[in-house]
Amino acid sequence: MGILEKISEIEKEISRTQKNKATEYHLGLLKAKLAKYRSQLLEPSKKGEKGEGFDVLKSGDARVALIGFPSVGKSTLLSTLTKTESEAASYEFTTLTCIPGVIDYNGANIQLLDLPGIIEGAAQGKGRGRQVIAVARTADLVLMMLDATKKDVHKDLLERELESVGIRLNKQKPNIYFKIKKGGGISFNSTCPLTKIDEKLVQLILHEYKIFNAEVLFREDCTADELIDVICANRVYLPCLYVYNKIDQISIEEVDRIARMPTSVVVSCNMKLNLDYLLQVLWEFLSLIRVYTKKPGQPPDFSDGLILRKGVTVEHVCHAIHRTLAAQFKYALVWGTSTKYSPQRVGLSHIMADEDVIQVVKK
Ligand SMILES: Nc1nc2c(ncn2[C@@H]2O[C@H](COP(=O)(O)OP(=O)(O)OP(=O)(O)O)[C@@H](O)[C@H]2O)c(=O)[nH]1
Ligand SMILES: [K+]
Ligand SMILES: [Mg+2]
Repeated sequence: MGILEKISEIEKEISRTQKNKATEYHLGLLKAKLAKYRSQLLEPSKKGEKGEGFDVLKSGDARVALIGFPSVGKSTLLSTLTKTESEAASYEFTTLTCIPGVIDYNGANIQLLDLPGIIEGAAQGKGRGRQVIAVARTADLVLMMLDATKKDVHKDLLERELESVGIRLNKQKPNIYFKIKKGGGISFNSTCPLTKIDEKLVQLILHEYKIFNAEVLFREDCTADELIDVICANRVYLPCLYVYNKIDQISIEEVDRIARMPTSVVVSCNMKLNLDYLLQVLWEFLSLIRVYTKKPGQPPDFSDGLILRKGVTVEHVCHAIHRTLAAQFKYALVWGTSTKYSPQRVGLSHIMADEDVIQVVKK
């Protein structure tokens, strides 16, 4: 039996057991066992039980991971925004596994993952940090939840934990072309003036990684750290939205101050404050768009839009409608903000915008 099973067995037994003088010792013992198993689960992970409770299948149009310190209100948010109930309580580490829920917004299914709280040292395996971070890497967005009543340093601590395991938040992938070669030494070029690094440092860094033959082209003024990220090639770049919860506990001036910070949203899960706005910003941050299809002589089908990413072309839309459609494509008519005229005749490379309507004409 795994630890999680043991925990749920004991929890069940506790809830079955009547509380009275006769069961006092029995209950006490059960609680002690429960605490023991819980702390075992939160110890740095041993092999074998690594992913227990974290292997949740990816589903829907996008995946959002809830990251935050214990008891900031992650589970409360999941239970509020989705049909899934995730236990919330005032003690830390109430949540021990990954609990998936689905947000239904603008016709899209957004998978929201409730996770155990993470603490300083999470990346080294404190708490269930490693497992949580492994899930965060698979997400399309990190929703970092913070307690508005606590100090702001929490945000930096969490960011550092994620940074230390190669997760880059709200950063673009450095624009450096890098290719390891079989021979020919190191060819170094740049398309812009470099102020933070020079050829010698690039050589030194590459040699440190035992790379002696490579092509390196800086297309922007990057730092040494950014070059290292590119060499390591295992970094993930994720958008991150900072959500400050429990604003029902702070002054209006403080709410105002936090709400003005970039990429931040203030909410109260308990009082259901500002959650609509949170979903609106989440949608924006996920870069999701809806495209509606239309058959000739019929109105557009607004009931069933296609959920796609910003930047998709008509060709992507064709693939989303049917596997073979792009091959039979003659032209498309598009109504909406991506075109100058409505409708406008466009080709496969035309880029779609949110709420565009498309009619594909086959050969
Ligand atoms: N005042 C206030 N309390 C809240 C709010 N949201 C959640 N809480 C409380 O904060 C406590 C922790 O909530 P949880 O949802 O269990 O927090 P969590 O982040 O999931 O905690 P762990 O799973 O232990 O990491 C509970 O007592 C909640 O009732 C809020 O908007 N305002
Ligand atoms: K909690
Ligand atoms: Mg929780």
